[in-house]
Amino acid sequence: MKVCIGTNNMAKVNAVKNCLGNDKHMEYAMFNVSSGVSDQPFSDEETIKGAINRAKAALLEGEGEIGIGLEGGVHHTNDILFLNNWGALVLKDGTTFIASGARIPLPKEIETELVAGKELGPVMDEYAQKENVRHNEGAIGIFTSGRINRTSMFKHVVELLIGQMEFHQINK
Ligand SMILES: O=P(O)(O)OP(=O)(O)OP(=O)(O)OC[C@H]1O[C@@H](n2cnc3c(O)ncnc32)[C@H](O)[C@@H]1O
Ligand SMILES: [Mg+2]
Repeated sequence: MKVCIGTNNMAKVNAVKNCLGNDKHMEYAMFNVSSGVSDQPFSDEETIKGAINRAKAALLEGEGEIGIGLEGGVHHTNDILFLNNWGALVLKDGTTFIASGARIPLPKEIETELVAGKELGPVMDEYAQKENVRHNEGAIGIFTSGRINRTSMFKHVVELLIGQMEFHQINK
């Protein structure tokens, strides 16, 4: 089965591979496709759209059986800025599944930077005094002391996507 992934971000790619495994029937192809939304999505709606756009574009480019898009964003609820993450899985016939990841509040100092127009990736590097947080543990890893990292969080999202696809295939 050829799985087309709409990113080269290793935290995301590893999440897909950790979920689906590496046996000889699995083939992965990565495509640096556009999300079609802003670099820093600021709502669930925009983040979902980014995930779906990535999945569709990757499937189109890779001509596989499954397209997967994973997108990170933030949104305000109850005056708190939450980290949100969404995934989309698209089949060749256009059937689309979506699922979200765990969400946690971001500190006010991070919120201030994002509201001023900065992207979370560089803001997290500055905050943690590290390089490439977004390709590694992610903001969720930093703010949960490493208990959940960006890969394990997105792996859960991919499990939710694959599980919905399996349910659909069994019940259609
Ligand atoms: O190469 P792509 O797939 O685009 O990966 P990305 O790290 O840019 O991830 P997204 O576009 O999905 O995320 C949107 C923005 O939020 C940042 N971001 C999202 N989640 C993050 C996290 O857990 N840690 C650090 N930055 C994060 C990211 O760097 C972008 O600036
Ligand atoms: Mg990005």
